[in-house]
Amino acid sequence: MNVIETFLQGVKIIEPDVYGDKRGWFMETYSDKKYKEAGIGFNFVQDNQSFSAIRGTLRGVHYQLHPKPQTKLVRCTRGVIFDVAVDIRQGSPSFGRWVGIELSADNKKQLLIPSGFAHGFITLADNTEVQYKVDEIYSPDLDRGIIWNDRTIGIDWPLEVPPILSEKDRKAPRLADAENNFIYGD
Ligand SMILES: Cc1cn([C@H]2C[C@H](O)[C@@H](COP(=O)(O)OP(=O)(O)O[C@H]3O[C@@H](C)C(=O)[C@@H](O)[C@H]3O)O2)c(=O)[nH]c1=O
Repeated sequence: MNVIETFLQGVKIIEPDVYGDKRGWFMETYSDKKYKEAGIGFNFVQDNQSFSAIRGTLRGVHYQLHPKPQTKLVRCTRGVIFDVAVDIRQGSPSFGRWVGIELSADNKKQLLIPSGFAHGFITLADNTEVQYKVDEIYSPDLDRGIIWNDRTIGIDWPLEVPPILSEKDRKAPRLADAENNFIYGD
């Protein structure tokens, strides 16, 4: 497997080894041993899956507060997404900066998003499925979001028309107003 660092500390792109043969292909989508050897040492405790029917559905930009922050290992198993991580660690030299990468069923890439980063994606095809592992269980009381089009972050979403959003995401605050207990260096 190939692990590619991004300019955001700890945000990594993972390219698993894919073994093709006349039947099709095989890959390990996660291996505790191999990922830990590659420096991805998290104790994942929950697997999530979401399905979005319409291209242009945007979920995000989400995070879970301390004391239950989540590291996420994201992949797309049907269709294609533009997946984004935003540094929200207060005092970080890259606070408010973002990285985005296309994840698709075809390219089989994964994005590792550590705690202290908010996460969101937009679907670039109808009927898109996303699966991700998290290292802390869901805590609705600590679930938070930032508005997708916050100008201070300036995510360059590949959008043709306004995105399809949940009610919750439509009403999300800007980064400057969002509750945030992540401190750089913690
Ligand atoms: C995230 C989550 C939601 N739910 C429930 C709550 C709600 O009734 C329903 C839909 O939840 P949401 O609207 O928050 O789903 P969604 O907008 O897909 O939220 C997800 O977005 C991506 C970008 C992430 O990074 C995830 O961590 C998560 O925040 O599922 C769980 O039971 N467990 C979970 O872990």
